Amino acid sequence: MRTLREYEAVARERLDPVHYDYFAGGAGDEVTLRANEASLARLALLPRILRGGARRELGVTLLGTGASMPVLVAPTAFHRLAAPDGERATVRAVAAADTIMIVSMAATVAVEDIAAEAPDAKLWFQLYVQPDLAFTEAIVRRAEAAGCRALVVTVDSPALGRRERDGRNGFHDLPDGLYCENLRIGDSPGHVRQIAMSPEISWEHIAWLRDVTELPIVLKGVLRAEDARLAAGAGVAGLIVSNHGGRQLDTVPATIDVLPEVVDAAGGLPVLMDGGIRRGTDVLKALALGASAVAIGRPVVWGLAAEGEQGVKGVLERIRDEVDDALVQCGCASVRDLDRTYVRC
Ligand SMILES: Cc1cc2nc3c(=O)[nH]c(=O)nc-3n(C[C@H](O)[C@H](O)[C@H](O)COP(=O)(O)O)c2cc1C
Ligand SMILES: CCCCCCC(=O)C(=O)O
Repeated sequence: MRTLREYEAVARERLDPVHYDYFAGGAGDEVTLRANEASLARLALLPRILRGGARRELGVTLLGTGASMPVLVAPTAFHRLAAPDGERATVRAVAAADTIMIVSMAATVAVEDIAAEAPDAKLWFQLYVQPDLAFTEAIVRRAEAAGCRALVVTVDSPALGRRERDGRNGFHDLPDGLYCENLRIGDSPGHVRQIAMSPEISWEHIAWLRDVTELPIVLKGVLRAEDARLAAGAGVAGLIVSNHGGRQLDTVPATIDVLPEVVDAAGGLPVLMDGGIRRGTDVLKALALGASAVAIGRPVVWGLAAEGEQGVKGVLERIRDEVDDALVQCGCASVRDLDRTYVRC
């Protein structure tokens, strides 16, 4: 397979159609799901010429964590629906690629087991703050003890998005034998339906979290400048411009379209972006518009479903290669050379 899209085609053949729909689908009419890719494709890159330089530097450092390329693995739930060893296969591939895996709170392998599978892996942990703060704190402690280096708090989910494919398919829970292992308490297994996506979560919870943990806090799901300003004032360490891959509120803008205004309002905080990144050229566009790095969600799942660990490695190496190629074609020696002049809207 030569492109990230080719992995999706193979994954689709291998997955149970109900699970394919869960991974691929968006909310409502899937307007935002389509817009993420379409808006990236509409932007043009403007290369420089005659710049010299034989090698490119792709590495970035984010909140003190180095990554060999500006492409992270976004948190996605339920990897064991895609491959028997699920997140264990993913983390082995991510460690080999030397990038950062943001472990989903809804992972089907426990964060401790993910960390043990690849002791060199660089892990951040994604959290849905739960109204039960003692339960939330217990999950944070597990992530800390497993060696996660940042807490990515998803803030775009006051309620679950209207996933109509899942409704039609009757997909509301994991099959027998699969659990949300980060929700396990003692001997009681963790169930998806335990995850509260609560409209009660507020800035006060972010302040509470800052008291509870020393880990840097990254807010995932920021789409507006005023929220970026509030986040900077609330002492968070970074932001992810994200619309949850079009799975939450349908018809919100494509992430690339709001990235510049969020970057401008973020007061120098690192701003990452996800949503629709499928090509190295997409990565360059996001970096040029001010992202410190991007994250990919579905392509990792497609790699996992297509070829397990090798598939995730394939996805990560292909996008690395495309980023390198796009940089050389743009006349850049480093991802740091990119700025807004490289993109024509
Ligand atoms: C199948 C699937 C599961 C996801 N699970 C989570 C999750 O557990 N937590 C979270 O914050 N975001 C989750 N997301 C959103 C991703 O982190 C990310 O924002 C999105 O996938 C990026 O878009 P892309 O898939 O086009 O790359 C999920 C997305 C998908 C497709
Ligand atoms: C079926 C509910 C799963 C919620 C957690 C995973 C997630 O965020 C997603 O987008 O799916």
